[in-house]
Amino acid sequence: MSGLQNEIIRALMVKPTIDPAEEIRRSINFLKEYMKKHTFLETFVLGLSLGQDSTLTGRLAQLAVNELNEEAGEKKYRFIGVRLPYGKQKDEHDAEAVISFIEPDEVLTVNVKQSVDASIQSLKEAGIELTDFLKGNEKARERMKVQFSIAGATKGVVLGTDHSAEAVTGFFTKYGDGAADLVPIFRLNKRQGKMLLKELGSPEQLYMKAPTADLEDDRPGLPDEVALGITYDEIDDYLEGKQIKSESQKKLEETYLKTEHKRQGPITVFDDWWK
Ligand SMILES: NC(=O)c1ccc[n+]([C@@H]2O[C@H](COP(=O)([O-])OP(=O)(O)OC[C@H]3O[C@@H](n4cnc5c(N)ncnc54)[C@H](O)[C@@H]3O)[C@@H](O)[C@H]2O)c1
Ligand SMILES: Nc1ncnc2c1ncn2[C@@H]1O[C@H](COP(=O)(O)O)[C@@H](O)[C@H]1O
Ligand SMILES: O=P(O)(O)OP(=O)(O)O
Ligand SMILES: [Mg+2]
Repeated sequence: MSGLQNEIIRALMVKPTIDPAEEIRRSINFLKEYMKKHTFLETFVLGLSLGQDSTLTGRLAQLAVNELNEEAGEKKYRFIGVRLPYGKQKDEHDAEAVISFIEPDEVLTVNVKQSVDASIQSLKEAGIELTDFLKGNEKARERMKVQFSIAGATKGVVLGTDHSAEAVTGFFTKYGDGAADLVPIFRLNKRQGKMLLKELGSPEQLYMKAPTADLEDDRPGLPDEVALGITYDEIDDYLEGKQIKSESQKKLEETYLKTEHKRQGPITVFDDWWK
């Protein structure tokens, strides 16, 4: 294993093998402990895209809330799942299965189309034309803004779904889906996330679903693997310390180094990681 591979695995905290039940317990305990330590908090807020990661994070959050309420002997805590379509979502047909699996205390729907389109128009009037790709980032940031507003209004915290197979390529919108208060599945790669979903009794259709950021109007449901030019199997193998094809390793490591700014906080005069 190269020095950089070792460094990446350590930075992203990936274990080569996991016990899914143990990792489920670890995430749930983390969520519970955080709420118990910050007694004014009452809700977990999470965007439900109908993809693998938010389905897993949502179920973990709901299980944590169920245990917290049981232990408190009152219904103090709630999990709020937020549907945030831009118009009509391509995979809307999966909504029922996702909601039945998570069993969220509450589901809110905020269509982000009007706000995103208004923002695009205001930028246009100021002389800034966004490409379809950049508009995608606008959608992700609008979704995050809505989640923080709901958290603010409900004494909540926003959950993020960043995990190590996504963090390694910086495949998230900076201060969009990359922004969150708690990130309970960070340390897992993509196949480990699937293992947790399976252990939790998720229908197969939900954990076998092709990962997509689904941000572009022109290419709805574009698989992440097509956008990235590398498969999650390869990313997962790499993060488990295995040897992958040399061209994939090169691409992955170049992308990792190029996106370091997305895994760091805002850069100050005291930072030197970028030098
Ligand atoms: N269909 C899709 O799959 C789809 C569509 C849109 C975006 N995405 C994904 O979402 C992610 C977001 O895209 P992105 O990374 O282009 O946009 P981003 O907004 O997340 O990050 C770019 C911004 O980061 C800052 N930045 C860039 N380089 C920097 C550096 N060296 N140091 C400090 N700050 C720097 C700048 O503000 C820049 O505008 C990507 O991974 C992209 O693939 C996917
Ligand atoms: N359409 C969506 N509705 C609600 N929440 C969404 C939507 N799209 C994305 N999200 C949230 O962002 C993260 C990251 O999504 P990626 O597919 O990994 O880009 C997702 O887990 C949701 O919480
Ligand atoms: O973040 P999600 O839930 O949209 O999962 P995926 O990345 O698999 O689309
Ligand atoms: Mg997705």
